[in-house]
Amino acid sequence: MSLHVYVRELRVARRRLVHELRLDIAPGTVHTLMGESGCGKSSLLSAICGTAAPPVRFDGEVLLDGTRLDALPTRQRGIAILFQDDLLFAHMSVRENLLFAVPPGARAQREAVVQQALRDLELPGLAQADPATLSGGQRARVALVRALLARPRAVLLDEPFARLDAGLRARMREFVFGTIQARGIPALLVTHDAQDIADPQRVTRLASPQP
Ligand SMILES: Nc1ncnc2c1ncn2[C@@H]1O[C@H](COP(=O)(O)OP(=O)(O)OP(=O)(O)O)[C@@H](O)[C@H]1O
Repeated sequence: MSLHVYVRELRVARRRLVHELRLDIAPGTVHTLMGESGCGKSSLLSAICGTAAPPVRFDGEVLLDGTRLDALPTRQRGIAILFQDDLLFAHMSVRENLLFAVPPGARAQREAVVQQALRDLELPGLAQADPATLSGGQRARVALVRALLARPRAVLLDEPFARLDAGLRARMREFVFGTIQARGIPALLVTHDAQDIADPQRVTRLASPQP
């Protein structure tokens, strides 16, 4: 899958945030989106996955492997979006949260995918834990892996590593980038941390917001 985004204009109410921008993200690569706070990074991700609502207004095109998606509702786009403060289902254990995201199939196979994910998360013994008892960093890890388990066709990541300490951050980065590459899906990553840049050739900086 390759993701192509053309932004003719992205506005919030009367304010123009992004104008004449093109992003071409090849299969299995991570493109980094940077820029000052308030320049429109999160709004652009919402527009790409279809969750943007007034006063945010997107005029442009979103294509996956050449197919226009921008007129489709969010669910039909197959694009996963992960926000920094993504919530887990409070009434489900960590294991159930993960299982919920695994596409339909044989139960034993789905369980095996979840068990592997728990190992990848470095959260041994927390399968039955209530999300409310996890630390912010642990919750961020579960949400990150849950987004990938849903087998999306493209992934949008909004500061996914921000809550993690330096060592874990490096390992999660490696895991996420490795998964994206192995699955051949395009990813767009918003970050304020230059260390998160997967490839210096694939970075877009949005213009600073107008006062
Ligand atoms: N639903 C909304 N209603 C009103 N204003 C909004 C809405 N969504 C975004 N904005 C405004 O649009 C501008 C861009 O917001 P956005 O969250 O996209 O910026 P950002 O670049 O992701 O910032 P940050 O790095 O701080 O997360 C901000 O001024 C924000 O206040």
